Amino acid sequence: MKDVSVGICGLGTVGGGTFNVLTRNAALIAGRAGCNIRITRVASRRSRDDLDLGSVPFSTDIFDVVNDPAVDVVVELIGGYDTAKELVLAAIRNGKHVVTANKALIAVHGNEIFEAAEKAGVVVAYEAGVAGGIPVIKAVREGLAANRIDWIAGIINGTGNYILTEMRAGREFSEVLKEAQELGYAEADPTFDVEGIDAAHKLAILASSGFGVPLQFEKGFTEGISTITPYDIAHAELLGYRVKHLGIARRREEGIELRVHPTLVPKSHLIAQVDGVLNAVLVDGDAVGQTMYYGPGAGDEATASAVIADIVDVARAVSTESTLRIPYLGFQPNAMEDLDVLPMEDIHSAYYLRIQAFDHPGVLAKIASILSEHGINIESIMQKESEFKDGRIPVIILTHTVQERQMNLAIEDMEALSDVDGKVVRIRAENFN
Ligand SMILES: NC(=O)C1=CN([C@@H]2O[C@H](COP(=O)(O)OP(=O)(O)OC[C@H]3O[C@@H](n4cnc5c(N)ncnc54)[C@H](O)[C@@H]3O)[C@@H](O)[C@H]2O)C=CC1
Ligand SMILES: N[C@@H](CC=O)C(=O)O
Ligand code: NA
Repeated sequence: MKDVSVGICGLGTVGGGTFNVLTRNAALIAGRAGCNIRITRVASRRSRDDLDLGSVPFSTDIFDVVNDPAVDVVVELIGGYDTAKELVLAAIRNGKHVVTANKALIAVHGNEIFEAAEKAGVVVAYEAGVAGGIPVIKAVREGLAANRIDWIAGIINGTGNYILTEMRAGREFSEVLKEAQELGYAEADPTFDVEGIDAAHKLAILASSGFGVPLQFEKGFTEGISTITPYDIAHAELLGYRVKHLGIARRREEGIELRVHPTLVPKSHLIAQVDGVLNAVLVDGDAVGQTMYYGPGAGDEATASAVIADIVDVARAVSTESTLRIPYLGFQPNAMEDLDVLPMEDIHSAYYLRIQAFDHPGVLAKIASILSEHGINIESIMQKESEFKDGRIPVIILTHTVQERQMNLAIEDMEALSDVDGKVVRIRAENFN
């Protein structure tokens, strides 16, 4: 097999990690790939003093990589939507294979990119884009190929999980976010991490490769962790639950659920034990049952591990007829289904509710009666001593599973009570049974 020549675009956290691991483990990787994988070009806005590029040509123009006839594989590690799309489409037009860690690009422009790649007969691989170093795309597209996948749920943003973990230990949100940025975990715009956009990108990709539906990122529901308070984290713990930021995709007859939001999970569940920058993805297949994939969701060399695994796959695939390669989203184009994303009101979930009630006689009865009118059963209820001097008392309720539509109506009715102050805090809860 002939050597494969790689051009890296973007020499930041992941680009630097990829350069270092490919250089350090070159012989071992060649042994696996069946050929040498050589970095023959690098481009980024700035070079890095801490990387020894040796004789590899460096330029500040990433399009130099795409236009270099000697480059077989363009590794896109610049991030973002627009320039990255232009770069990847130009690479495809020039007949180059593409490896990317950019989930934003795939979630938003993936349908168009895969169509162009299919016409050109090139591979576009994106393992590093979903749950960083965890080979979860490989698991879903290949390892679980026998299964009808019914749902996928996971902690798929390392920064958010790092923040929630440290908040549980009493640290401040903003201080921990700064630390995650310094460690290279956060996106260029960290609101993508804390508001759930990054997780929603990854979830859209997981859902499409698990269910065989086109990418539909823009139709998903996204709620971040910026409104989660230490108070709710502590009270969820008292109820036996942990607050995790989950992406949940479920396949139903009438469509798919696609939602990212903070979620209470039982403390005894494996996923509740996943802390710090670690990610975990649970996949439910009809034949295998539940499997879970766990590991680092971000970081330089952890992410490089997935980038390089994709380069090795490309090296192996170049000698394979393009129609015999693993399809971009795991299903052959004619086997894809056009299932739509369902509105949030149609999902079913249990709920943690925190209601700031005034300490009036009968207030608990009124709240219980509203829940009952909407067919909502209470699993447990806690009425806390007030920390406020004005007579408000927090009422904390965990409900059984109910349709979100009913819960919205019940919350509306509770907020309309003169005995209830402000907005009801609601966090969804899952047991994964
Ligand atoms: N940091 C992490 O742990 C992970 C990051 N990713 C993804 O990998 C990609 C890269 O992320 P990081 O390495 O963290 O970002 P980064 O900001 O550390 O690195 C990006 C590099 O690309 C360069 N760059 C950006 N636009 C450019 C342009 N137009 N021309 C020339 N150079 C340009 C920047 O100067 C920078 O050196 C992103 O898509 C990110 O979402 C995926 C998994 C994990
Ligand atoms: N910002 C992302 C990086 C990996 O995808 C995260 O924190 O998970
Ligand atoms: Na991955």
